[in-house]
Amino acid sequence: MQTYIGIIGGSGLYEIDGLEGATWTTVDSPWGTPSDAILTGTLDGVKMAFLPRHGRGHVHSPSTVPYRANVDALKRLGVTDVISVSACGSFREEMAPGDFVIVDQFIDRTFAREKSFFGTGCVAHVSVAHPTCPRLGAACLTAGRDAGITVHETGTYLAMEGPQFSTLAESKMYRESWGCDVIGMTNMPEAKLAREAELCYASVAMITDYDSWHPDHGEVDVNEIIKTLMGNSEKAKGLVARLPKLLGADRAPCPHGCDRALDYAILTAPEKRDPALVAKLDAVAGRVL
Ligand SMILES: CSC[C@H]1O[C@H](OP(=O)(O)O)[C@H](O)[C@@H]1O
Ligand SMILES: Nc1ncnc2[nH]cnc12
Repeated sequence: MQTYIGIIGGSGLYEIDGLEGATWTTVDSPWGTPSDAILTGTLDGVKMAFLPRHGRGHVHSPSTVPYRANVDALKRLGVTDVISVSACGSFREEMAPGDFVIVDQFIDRTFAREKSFFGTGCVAHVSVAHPTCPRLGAACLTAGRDAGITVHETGTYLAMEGPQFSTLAESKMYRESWGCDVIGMTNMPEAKLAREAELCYASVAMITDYDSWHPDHGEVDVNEIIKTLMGNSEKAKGLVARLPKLLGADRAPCPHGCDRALDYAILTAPEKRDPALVAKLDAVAGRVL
């Protein structure tokens, strides 16, 4: 199988450079309109697709990002590996603004989003005990360090609904009681949907601020975030540019089973399945339906 890398760019990352044959491609999805057209092309002989999560010009708020359409559109294009790049606050002194973190766990506190492709008429339960792909995360770690970025190997991401930032009490609770390392508003349900779509998913957190807990930094504000974002997005481009060579064009099946997540997940008996829902699942679950 051929590798096809998909990048979902977060706040501050609305395009990537250097793709051969770069074209903004409109992808239709039965799950709605994706955040934007998708920039497709090749880099070092590997197919790549880039989707700005909030759309060019930052149109979608974290609650209204069309997560299902975005993941479906990438799967429909043929993407095999998704790297999410996101602006995040930090709960750790040593995870400083400008550093990157390879997120490997999440606590999902979002509540106003559609979280599954499945439902009445086709019920499925996938495991998200390990919500990110270790193989893809390791490639991101190497790519980031090769690009000269300070990258932390693991981290737990608190996904909040937003759009307001956390209260001081929440910030302290997430850090002190819940053991979270970073906070953002978008990686859930994105990671869960990627797993349902049998895509390897890695999350690169670009630290922009210390949220509100840090006694020497006061409370987070967008002005501070934007200043750090500019530098971070240039670093992210360096990381992304190194991925095709590291992953290679020929793709072995995921050793962690991300690309077979639906093998035993669907519970609804074939004769009881809703044909309309099954039709919408053609890209996400066509392999098993
Ligand atoms: C720019 S501040 C808050 C905003 O930034 C993050 O977006 P993304 O995860 O897409 O990089 C955060 O989650 C909020 O949506
Ligand atoms: N402190 C923070 N909280 C939530 N999302 C963020 N994105 C960047 N910084 C953030």
